[in-house]
Amino acid sequence: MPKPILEVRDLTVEYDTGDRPVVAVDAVDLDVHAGEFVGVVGESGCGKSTLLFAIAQLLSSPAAITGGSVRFQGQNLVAMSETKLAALRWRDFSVVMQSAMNALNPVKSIGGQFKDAIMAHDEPVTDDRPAEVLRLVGIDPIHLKSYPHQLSGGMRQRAMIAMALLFTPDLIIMDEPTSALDVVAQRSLMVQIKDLQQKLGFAVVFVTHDMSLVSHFSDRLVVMYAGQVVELGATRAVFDNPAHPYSKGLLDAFPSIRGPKVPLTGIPGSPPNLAHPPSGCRFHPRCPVAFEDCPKIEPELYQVGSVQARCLLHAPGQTHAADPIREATS
Ligand SMILES: Nc1ncnc2c1ncn2[C@@H]1O[C@H](COP(=O)(O)OP(=O)(O)OP(=O)(O)O)[C@@H](O)[C@H]1O
Repeated sequence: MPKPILEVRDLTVEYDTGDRPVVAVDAVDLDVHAGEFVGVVGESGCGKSTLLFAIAQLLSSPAAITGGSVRFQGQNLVAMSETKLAALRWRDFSVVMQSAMNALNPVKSIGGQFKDAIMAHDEPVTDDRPAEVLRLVGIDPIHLKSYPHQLSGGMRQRAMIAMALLFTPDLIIMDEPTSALDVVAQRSLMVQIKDLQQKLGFAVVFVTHDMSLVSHFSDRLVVMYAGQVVELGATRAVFDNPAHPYSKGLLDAFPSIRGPKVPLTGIPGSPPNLAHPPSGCRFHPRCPVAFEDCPKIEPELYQVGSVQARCLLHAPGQTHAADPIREATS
């Protein structure tokens, strides 16, 4: 298998709150290969956005990377100067955030903003590239003259994606790019992102808390809970047979569009305060299949078939029921 284009190792991010630090990302490892679509899921407050900002080196105080590395195409972004990072951003990797309204400059036309991004790089692009990328995302190039407020929410998100494509980067990092849109616009934008990804071959790291979105669009899934990766594997494998009780809970909290009608159960309680995470397995206070070791022993990521899961039920030598996750929660 070729080397990943993105290798995140032991990445740790803390928010300095003046009291105990909030460890929002705790020793995360993640590989992303060329052309892959990786979905990052988890409830609000599990560290998904912080992880993305840390990968893109866009964290600001009080958050800081306190350990680990982010190697992109072999270079460690964590140790890189702001000048070098600015040269890589947009050209080699770009970032699309939740709300284009906040990311776009309200007093500059879309074309003006594209021009600024082009001017900031040495990379030559053709004069008609701004029009070309707008067409790619289904917007008439006439809107290069438009200001952000003149576009609908969906068009603004598309314009942001067009900007992210100006230099055809190898990686696009997306933090809930469709969350501000209605369901229909959300779906059509996702289809468009997937089409573009397949056509142009860039990799995507995509954060969402919508399991149904990732089920249709991502190749691989990262499930985060309380700052840690708790399950990692091919999307299909995780959906068909979740190895972590948290993943199972997330899946049970979302309606299946095509599957049989089953009552939605959800997960009682909420994620912990990351200044004081629970001992042992962080999910144990909410876990329907917790047993006596769970508050005492911190699980590692164990190999479970083709996926990895941070659950003691899968620790080598564990003698609990063969498939307790399925039995106890279904
Ligand atoms: N400025 C801050 N100071 C202290 N803690 C913070 C700050 N910002 C975020 N946190 C904490 O960091 C943790 C991770 O937050 P983050 O926004 O990355 O989660 P998330 O999974 O992306 O949530 P959402 O889906 O709501 O965006 C949370 O526990 C949050 O309380």
